[in-house]
Amino acid sequence: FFPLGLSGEVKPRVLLMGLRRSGKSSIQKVVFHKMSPNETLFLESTNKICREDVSSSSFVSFQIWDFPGQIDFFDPTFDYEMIFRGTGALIFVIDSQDDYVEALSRLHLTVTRAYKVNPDIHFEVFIHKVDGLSDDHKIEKQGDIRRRASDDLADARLERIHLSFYLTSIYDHSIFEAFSKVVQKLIPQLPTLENLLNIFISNSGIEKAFLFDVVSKIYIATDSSPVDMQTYELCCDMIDVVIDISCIYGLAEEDPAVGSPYDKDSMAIIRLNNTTVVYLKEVTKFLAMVCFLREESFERKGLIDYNFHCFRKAIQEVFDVRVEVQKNRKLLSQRRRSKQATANGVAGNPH
Ligand SMILES: Nc1nc2c(ncn2[C@@H]2O[C@H](COP(=O)(O)OP(=O)(O)OP(=O)(O)O)[C@@H](O)[C@H]2O)c(=O)[nH]1
Repeated sequence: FFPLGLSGEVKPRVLLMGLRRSGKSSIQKVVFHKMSPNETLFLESTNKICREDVSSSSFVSFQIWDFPGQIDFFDPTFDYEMIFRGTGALIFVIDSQDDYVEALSRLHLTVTRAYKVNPDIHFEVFIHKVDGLSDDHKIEKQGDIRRRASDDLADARLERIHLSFYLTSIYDHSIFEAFSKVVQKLIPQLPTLENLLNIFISNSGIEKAFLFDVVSKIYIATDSSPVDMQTYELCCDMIDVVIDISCIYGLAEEDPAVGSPYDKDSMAIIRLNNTTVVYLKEVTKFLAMVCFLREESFERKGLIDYNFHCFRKAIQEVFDVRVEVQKNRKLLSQRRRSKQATANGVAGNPH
């Protein structure tokens, strides 16, 4: 269900929908444009659909469509069928600081219409702006929204539609974590990546490992042990430190515009005061591995580095297969197009 781009590349489409001022544009700016959350206060209302390609890494590659809140996208002149047909994930943003009755009915309408067109869409509900709420209040709101949304679906006999819920805010890491989970569902190689990470950590005495897209700080895969928010935040902070230090001290003196602050030599080791070591290493131009391990396991750094070398090679192979598949798809569609053109030519010819 992924549309092919002009280059023949597979680009899943991610739609950002929700009522006006729910925070859609802010989410996109903070996650993909490094805008600081405070600056979003001055964002203008979106008046038309904004399409943007996010292809910062070899694995994270999709098109994000930001919808203006006030648009009536069930207007007959608006081709929603075409839009939903090529959609991988639909993120519906609900402002948790506002009354959400209207948002819920809009969510129901959107989800049911979209499901009819394309039952393969992943429906993701961001209960957003939770920064103003206490922990108890957050859980309570999430429970209430989840209950009402499922009741609405049950009333319409559409229980089979699965909605995933996330508590998000642009003022902390929750929005990055939620986006990571959404994006992961769109990566067909995810089970392979997880498997490789599992093998890597179990053979290296590592407790937890993440594969990060460095630019967006979305983690595209992790091993199968559970993720806690603090660990994820530490990884994000570490990436920031590495990139900042490299920007200041790591660029070529003669011409800092040449080269990137992140390259194949990028790596960092941070020793925390609780006998944990955090180790970051470059995997590809866009990806980094960040892992957590005990100080005593880090004594076998040689072994870890060797295993990492094998891991990196395996990732490269996964990537090569993907490139090969895309090349074949491109060839196939070119062939189909030229066949069609020939057929049309024959049809138009009276001989
Ligand atoms: N407290 C808080 N405010 C937020 C958060 N995210 C966005 N906002 C604020 O919400 C307001 C609306 O954000 P926008 O991103 O413009 O909302 P939108 O959904 O794109 O709005 P339209 O373009 O009108 O559809 C802005 O003032 C943001 O600063 C959040 O996580 N917490």
